[in-house]
Amino acid sequence: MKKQYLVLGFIAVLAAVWPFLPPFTVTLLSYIGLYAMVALGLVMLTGVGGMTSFGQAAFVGLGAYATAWVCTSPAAAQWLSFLPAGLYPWVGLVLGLLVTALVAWGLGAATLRLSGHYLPLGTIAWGLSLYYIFGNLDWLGGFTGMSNIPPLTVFGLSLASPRLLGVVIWAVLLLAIWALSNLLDSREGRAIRALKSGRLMAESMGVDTARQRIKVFVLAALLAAVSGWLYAHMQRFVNPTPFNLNIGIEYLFMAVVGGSGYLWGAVLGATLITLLKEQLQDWLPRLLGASGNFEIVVFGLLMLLVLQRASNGLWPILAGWVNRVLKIAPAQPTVSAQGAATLDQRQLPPAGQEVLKAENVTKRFAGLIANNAVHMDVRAGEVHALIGPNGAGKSTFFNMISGVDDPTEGQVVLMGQPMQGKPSRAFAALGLGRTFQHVRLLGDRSVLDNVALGAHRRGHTGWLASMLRADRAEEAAVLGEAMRQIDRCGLAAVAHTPAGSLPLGQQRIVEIARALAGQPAVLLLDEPAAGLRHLEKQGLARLLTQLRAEGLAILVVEHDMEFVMNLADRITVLEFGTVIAHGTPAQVQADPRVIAAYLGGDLT
Ligand SMILES: Nc1ncnc2c1ncn2[C@@H]1O[C@H](COP(=O)(O)OP(=O)(O)OP(=O)(O)O)[C@@H](O)[C@H]1O
Repeated sequence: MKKQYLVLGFIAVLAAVWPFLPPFTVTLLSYIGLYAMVALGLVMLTGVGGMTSFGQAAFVGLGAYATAWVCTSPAAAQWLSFLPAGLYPWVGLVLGLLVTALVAWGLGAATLRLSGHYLPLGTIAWGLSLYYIFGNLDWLGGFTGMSNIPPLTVFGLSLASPRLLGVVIWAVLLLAIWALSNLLDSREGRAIRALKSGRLMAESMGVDTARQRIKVFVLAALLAAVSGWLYAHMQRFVNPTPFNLNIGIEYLFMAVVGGSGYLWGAVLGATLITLLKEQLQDWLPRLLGASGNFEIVVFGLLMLLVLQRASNGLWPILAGWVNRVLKIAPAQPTVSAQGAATLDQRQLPPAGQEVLKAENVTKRFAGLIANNAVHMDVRAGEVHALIGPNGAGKSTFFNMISGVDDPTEGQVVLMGQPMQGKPSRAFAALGLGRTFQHVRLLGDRSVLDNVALGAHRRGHTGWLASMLRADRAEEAAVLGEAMRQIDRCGLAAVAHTPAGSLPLGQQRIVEIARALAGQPAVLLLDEPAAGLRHLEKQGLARLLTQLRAEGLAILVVEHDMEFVMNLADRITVLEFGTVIAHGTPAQVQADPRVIAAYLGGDLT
């Protein structure tokens, strides 16, 4: 059985029972739908994109207040007098979305730069501020709120009946889930997922992480605003209470309890928390003999329990159980290696041409000189190795030539262009592919998905087209290209395996395949042989020899001397940040300074 049938079955059952549900259940389900919409945004933001927000309730408030103001204020009625009153809620929606997008963009630009605890703290600050703004503005009704909000009308049909409005709420929610699941299943979706593993890796794959983060943030805020808009027309009344920080925290509970990495986790979490809250509000005062918000205490304990026992939320547990019972096999994309030609192609420079050059590169950390006037170049069709004892400055140099850091003096030139001040993604765009000393893969995603991220820059389809599934031809080409590189690196047997479950040595090869999917002109490999067994090292050496023959420029930072001496055409040796030798393996091995630097270590 396929997963899609299960979703269609769920929709069919919901539609079939909807007309017969008691009014109270309809209202409850409508609330669940509204909350799930906000939690859906949090899944994208927190679970997928790795950014925590406590302030989503404030965006719900923006959506609700915008339409409340348009529909009830005399000033708005005067400006909109040329429109039939039935259209006011739609003007309210447009205004709500615009204001939310603007506010979210501004707040995002200010707070998304913050790392660690500062981002959640920033979201608390804006959650509080927007709540007090709603409550303190007289023209928004202050803390008393605004009433007499009209019901929605669609083509003259009034949605005053909660049963009809509930249909709209669930239709919007299901549509949002469909669009977001399409987005996540695309090139842009991979870029969003990559945000979670930190900026360094994603930028090196050509992803503009600042832009992606802000887009996800605005998207989550817009989902909250739509929920607020529907909420206002359902309640027909708004005041600041449902948009305060407590509710913002509840939305986060929903996403985390349901499963913050899963779109359907938002629906599950919203359902569980809403039902639980309803029951607890009934039972706890009776049990404790006093009234109060005791359910918050229970939620707190529940959150601790979920984080302890099911840190990915309840959705994966439920889905795993359903998959087992109904024998649903995990979906695997069908991939053909055709179509890769439709992606951007790079003309490799002729053999011998200088591709990457460091000129007089010096890097100082306070008093310490990590790199001292380093000169080196890498040419098309050669393997150049950079070696040196621990602490010699290899990683620092690697960071400089890959755009992670800027030299204090000197410059890096890539494909003839000076790169001072440019981010890693600019290096990727010019043809630099790289791997990492500490492997940086998305462990729970398949090898195929990880390698496909490497081809990110070679496609162009944006968010909207991806949401509408208009990206299928390009996506097939990206996956085809990823599969080609996987094959080439000898990883075909594990293409659909989660990358994190592979041995470290194989994960290093996945990183090489990912770099190759970007069709680089120069490949920087940071200790590629570390953790590889003897046969795997031989396989890697064969692959690099083949890539060299194809005209790639390869720079290897490596501690394994046997591997380096057998493979490299030229070797540069660093000690205390300074180049102490340069030449062929034979020349370097015979150099007394190199032998001294390695304190008699075996260089053969
Ligand atoms: N961000 C930093 N701030 C201060 N000092 C640093 C920083 N990064 C590196 N260093 C120092 O610069 C020197 C070179 O370090 P680097 O990591 O580049 O050496 P390496 O050759 O890569 O070592 P290894 O082979 O152990 O990885 C070391 O003394 C290190 O402590």
